[in-house]
Amino acid sequence: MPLSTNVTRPFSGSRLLLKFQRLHISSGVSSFTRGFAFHQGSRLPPGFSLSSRGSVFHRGVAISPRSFVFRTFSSSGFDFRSLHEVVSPNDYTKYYIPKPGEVLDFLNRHYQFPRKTNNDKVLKIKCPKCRPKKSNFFSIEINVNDGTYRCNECMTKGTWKDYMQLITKTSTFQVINSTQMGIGCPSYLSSPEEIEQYSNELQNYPKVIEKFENNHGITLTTLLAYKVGIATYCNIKSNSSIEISRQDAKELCITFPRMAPCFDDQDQDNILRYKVARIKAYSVEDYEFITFDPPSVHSGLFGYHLVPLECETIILTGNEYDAMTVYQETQIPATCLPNNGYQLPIEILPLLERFSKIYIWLNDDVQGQDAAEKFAQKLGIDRCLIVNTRCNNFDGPINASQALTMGKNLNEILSLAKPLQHEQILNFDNLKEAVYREVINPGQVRGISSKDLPALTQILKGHRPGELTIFTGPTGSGKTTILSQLSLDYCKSGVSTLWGSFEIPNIRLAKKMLTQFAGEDLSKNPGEFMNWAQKFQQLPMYFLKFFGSTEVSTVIDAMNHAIYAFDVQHIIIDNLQFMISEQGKFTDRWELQDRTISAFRRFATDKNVHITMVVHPKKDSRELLDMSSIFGSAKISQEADNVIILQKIESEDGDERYLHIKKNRFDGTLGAIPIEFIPNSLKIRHLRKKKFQEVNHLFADKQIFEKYSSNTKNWRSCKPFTRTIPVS
Ligand SMILES: Nc1ncnc2c1ncn2[C@@H]1O[C@H](COP(=O)(O)OP(=O)(O)OP(=O)(O)O)[C@@H](O)[C@H]1O
Repeated sequence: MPLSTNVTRPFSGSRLLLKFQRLHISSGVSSFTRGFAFHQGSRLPPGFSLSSRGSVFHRGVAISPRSFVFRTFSSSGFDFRSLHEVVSPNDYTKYYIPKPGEVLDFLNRHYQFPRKTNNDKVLKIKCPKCRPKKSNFFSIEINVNDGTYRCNECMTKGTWKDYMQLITKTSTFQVINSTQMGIGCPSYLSSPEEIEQYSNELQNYPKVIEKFENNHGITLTTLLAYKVGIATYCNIKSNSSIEISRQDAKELCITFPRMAPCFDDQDQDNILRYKVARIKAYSVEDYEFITFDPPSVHSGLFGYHLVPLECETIILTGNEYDAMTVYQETQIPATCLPNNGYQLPIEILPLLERFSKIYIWLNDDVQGQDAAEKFAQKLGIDRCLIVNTRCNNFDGPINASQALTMGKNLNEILSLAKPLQHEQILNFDNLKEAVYREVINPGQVRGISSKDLPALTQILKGHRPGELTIFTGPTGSGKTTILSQLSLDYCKSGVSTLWGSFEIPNIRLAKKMLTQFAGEDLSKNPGEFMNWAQKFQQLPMYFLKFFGSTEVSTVIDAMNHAIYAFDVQHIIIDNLQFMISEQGKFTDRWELQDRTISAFRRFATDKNVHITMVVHPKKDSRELLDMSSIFGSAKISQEADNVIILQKIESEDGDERYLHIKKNRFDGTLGAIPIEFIPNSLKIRHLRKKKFQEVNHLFADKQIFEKYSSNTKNWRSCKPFTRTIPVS
């Protein structure tokens, strides 16, 4: 059958001639062997779908029923991405349903003020395509619940994500990671041939196999099915001694391959095969030490090769151990999150598109269940079921691995999985489990601790989602430096972070962060650069491409996208004044600032992310800053959950700085932390005892650290001066 057509790229507005060709892979070089031409007007073959960027999928996998792998090319040339990259990062799952209120909020923010219709669920809006011709014509009907739309004039129609992209033109390209900035290594650390051999090595390490059996109940058969292997990786410990040559700091690792579908043209049977797309390696000695190969490409899923093509159900667990346990016990294909931590990158979503039922089986604690709800939203709540391992038995197992070692029946636990509630109104019965989880996990409710500045955790009790922190201080006092360090600190604990640096270019910020990450000035030791860059690029750290004055709505769209695409939990805006400069010429500057703060405040609450916003003080003076020095009206201090001021005390012998926590809505504890700067690593730390004694008179004059100074015997265990005020 001649297959040739002129296929319209959905909603791009341009027509793209696509020719689907069979991919030929020989000696690592792609070439096309046989071509099909599609004639205008004909359709894609049954079962095929076309992604918004032109990739062809069959039931979510880039194949045809005859196991052909297709590629697209346009007049701009061939697209020779390797198979696992065929997945477009712009692809949203077709199952996605917006959250209640999301549609209306978006329309208002983009000045698409809708008109009511007789049907409560349907609103009328202007069509962006027809509008230039008929300026007042409300020709689009949009469903406020699921966001699907249709224009009665130009017949454009699509999903909610299509409409959003039509209006904002927001894309992944506004958010980049360190690899896209040229930091680190974009390709494999080991050769693909070496990687394929890792699984054969496992049987030479009976002690490792024994540990899996004895500690986790995972059998050799399961390990072999998942192609778990053994390999040596260099320098995966973050504290590997710098004196040892990097090549010598080898670590024996257990490898967990992420598999992606592929087609080998040499193979006459035309059978779909799977290849290792990425390796996750844990040190045999210490599971805390982990590396990925390649470091930053997110592709493939653990155990994906075990899913039969016709299978419509999959279990998504938090880690490899849980996935293997669940598969072993239930015989249902099980995979795990691709990264280290609660992230489900959009590159992975198309691999999950073919499933009509997805069990999400993460840890049954506050963070795990929050993540499960977030992923269900991302994957489409109608096809997801969330597993609660404890099954209301509150001293029950927290995850699948523990359930097996406690002798529980995993099939039974799975059968009690529940869908996520659609409704906004919940009764106490719905909330009971969540409340109990919070009661028995107080540490997780408090938030993530700072490892670099424990005193900050002592006062603020941790870094929590849903809060707005205002950070201020005199010009050039080190605000960006501290936030870079703190964000890195939380990011290392798995907090996916988005930086909006409107004042300094991303590359300079990333350089500062890399120096802090390495803990040394890499320009004095350039040989170390690549090692640190490779580790750095494995962190979930993203950057907004915007610089200087940027419309708040555009920033919010990009933040929304980053939350969907990269599961961002912490957003840093540096700084408010630069972001809104040159805007609102005819409106009051303070009013614009207030409106912006309100928008970010609402965003933090709605999306359950922590936003840290740098705000310049009203004027630079040598006096210590206070809440009233921040700027504008009292709005900012009302809206913020935390206010931190970087204070600078100038003296003839130099200056001293301390972090002043002026507001803490969580439990009201306020306090001050004297800090010192280490120029070599560009990091700050608590002021050391000896130094504190030397400069104590400066603080004593200001009556900041009375309690602190009276107890300097044992500096490390000494508490910073804090006081608690009642929370309003
Ligand atoms: N605590 C500190 N002591 C001395 N120097 C510091 C300290 N913190 C940062 N620096 C240095 O001061 C310079 C300015 O730092 P940074 O850009 O972080 O300040 P900032 O407050 O964000 O500046 P701006 O007000 O322009 O936004 C940098 O060169 C940095 O290395």
